[in-house]
Amino acid sequence: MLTIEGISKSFKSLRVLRDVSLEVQPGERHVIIGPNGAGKTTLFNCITGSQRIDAGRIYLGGEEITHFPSHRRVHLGLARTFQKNNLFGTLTVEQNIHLAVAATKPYRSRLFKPLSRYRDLREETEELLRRWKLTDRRNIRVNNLSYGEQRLLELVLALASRPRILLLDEPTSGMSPAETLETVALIQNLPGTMALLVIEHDMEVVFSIADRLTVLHHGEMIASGTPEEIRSNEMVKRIYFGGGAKIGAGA
Ligand SMILES: Nc1ncnc2c1ncn2[C@@H]1O[C@H](COP(=O)(O)OP(=O)(O)OP(=O)(O)O)[C@@H](O)[C@H]1O
Repeated sequence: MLTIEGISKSFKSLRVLRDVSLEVQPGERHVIIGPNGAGKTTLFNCITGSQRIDAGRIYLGGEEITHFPSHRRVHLGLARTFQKNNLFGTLTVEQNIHLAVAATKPYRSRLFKPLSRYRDLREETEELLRRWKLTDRRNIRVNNLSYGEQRLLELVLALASRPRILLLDEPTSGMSPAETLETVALIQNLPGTMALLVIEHDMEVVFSIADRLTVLHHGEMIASGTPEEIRSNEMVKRIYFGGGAKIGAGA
């Protein structure tokens, strides 16, 4: 679904990514872990096209997208969420979803016709509201939602484009334990055909969702494998978890 071959990225003299390669299979749940500043968000920015890479190649579903602008990558099935919310706070839940659905349609630029007049937009908005149990929250202004609800809504908006691969940047950061559980359940309930690439710090969450893990350290990929392989990887334990640390729930 996604192949990254030897990508590097620097900000002036600061080398943030060095020769990073990874593959995400269709439907795979792939989690990236690594200390603060390891380059995880920069890697996401390079994959989505919001930052240019200095070297390497990126393929989406077998097609090379290295130099594609972000919107072309979205149309090929790539979607993402951010560490910080990207919502319209003064609009309602329903209006935010409506706009996200409209953004995926070719007729979105015909501004003289109200969006509410497009039946397919209304139906897809209803489906998302129903599917993600937001029907009774539809008329609430986003600014009045709790932080956790806002983050969940952002995840729902990312689903509006029906992505084949979804990138989630720290989906549970700042959430209460209950909101974290809800988010993990939502992630686990995403369609099995949708691949996920997730940046996450909470090890309970990591090991609840990951089929595969990649560890970044100072911009380099130091390990990639199944959760079991990463748990028992001596270099990961030494570099990332500080020696004899146990990795993840039940390790
Ligand atoms: N636009 C930028 N200009 C200059 N330096 C940047 C820029 N974006 C990121 N960096 C630097 O690149 C390094 C990696 O940052 P990045 O946000 O990718 O790390 P991260 O692994 O996502 O960290 P965290 O877990 O704290 O979110 C950091 O040293 C950061 O300060």
